[in-house]
Amino acid sequence: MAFVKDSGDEGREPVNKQASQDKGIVENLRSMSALREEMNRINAQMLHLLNERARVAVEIGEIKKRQNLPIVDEKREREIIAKMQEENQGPVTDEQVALFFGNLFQIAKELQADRR
Ligand SMILES: C=C(O[C@@H]1C=C(C(=O)O)C=C[C@H]1O)C(=O)O
Repeated sequence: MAFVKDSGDEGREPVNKQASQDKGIVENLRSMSALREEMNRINAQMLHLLNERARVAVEIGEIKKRQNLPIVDEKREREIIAKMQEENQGPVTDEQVALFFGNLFQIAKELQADRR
C-alpha cells in the first residue's frame, strides 16, 4: 500500500484511501466468485455421490424386504459414525460428522420405506 512520506508519527495514511479500499473490495469479490465456483463443483460431486449412495441403499432395502428384515439397523449406524469420526481430519467436528451421517441415514431409510 502507498503511504504519504514523512507526515509524522501519526501519518502513514494511504495516498488514496478510497481507491485502496475499492481495490480490496474488488479483489474480495473476485475471490468470492472463484470460491463459489469451486463450491458449485463440490455441490455437484456431492449430489452425484448422494444418489450413488441412495441407489445402494435401495438395493439393500430390497434384500431386507425379501428377507423380512427391519429397515433400521441402529448398530450399523453407530458403527458407521464411529468409523467416520475416527477418520475425520476436520475442520468439520465429530458432532457435525454424526449430524451429517444421521441425515444420510434418514434419506436411505425413507427411500427403503417408500418401497415397502
Ligand atoms: C442402508 C441400510 O439401512 C439403514 C441405513 C443405513 C445407512 O444409510 O447407512 C444404515 C443402516 C440402516 O439403518 C443398511 O442396513 O445398511
